[in-house]
Amino acid sequence: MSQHNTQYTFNSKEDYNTTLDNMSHEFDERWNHQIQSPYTNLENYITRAVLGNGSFGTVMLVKEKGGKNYYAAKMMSKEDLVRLKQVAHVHNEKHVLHAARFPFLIYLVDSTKCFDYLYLILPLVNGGELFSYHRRWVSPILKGSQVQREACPVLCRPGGPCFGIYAQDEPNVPGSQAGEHPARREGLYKTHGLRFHKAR
Ligand SMILES: Nc1ncnc2c1ncn2[C@@H]1O[C@H](COP(=O)(O)OP(=O)(O)OP(=O)(O)O)[C@@H](O)[C@H]1O
Repeated sequence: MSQHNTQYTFNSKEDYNTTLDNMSHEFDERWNHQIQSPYTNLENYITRAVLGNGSFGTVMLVKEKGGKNYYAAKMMSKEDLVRLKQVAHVHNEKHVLHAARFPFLIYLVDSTKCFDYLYLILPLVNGGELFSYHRRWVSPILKGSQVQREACPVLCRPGGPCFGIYAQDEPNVPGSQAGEHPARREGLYKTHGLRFHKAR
């Protein structure tokens, strides 16, 4: 199991730059010391339920055998990854998750494999999906609101910061006649009914 008990906290008595420098240094160390996943399958865990399905496999709720902790085990079929040419993509995913440690960011707790599957063991996030939350609660509230009317032109201005800020739907974006709105000129993605400002 990888080292996963490092918990970072920001406290007002410490200089943030020092904290960030330490985090960056430790990130680099982990990045340069990748660990090969052992062929232990999920033998150290008890599978309890299915949490969801991703593009390459199932994510399961697992409990560690030697303790009381629950995790999400992302199981990916090696055959599918090769067939869909996603080997490098998953390698990068594992690489980044292994190196990352930051409040609110998930990281790699452990990784294992068997003949057919790769398993990434991740912290369990049981608050639901951000996308569903956004669609159900945030979008209807912001639709046509003052926040949207005023924030969109500012944040989506040409050459302005690209925060991946979304605009609800084009007719509700102020000044959105064809070709007029800066957000439109910079390119909007339509994803699942939402439009995302295209990051550059
Ligand atoms: N750490 C987690 N804690 C709780 N549930 C999770 C966790 N990770 C994934 N899930 C659940 O499993 C589902 C599939 O996740 P997964 O990351 O495989 O999907 P994905 O976004 O399609 O990614 P990929 O394209 O890499 O397969 C998610 O939609 C979510 O419901």
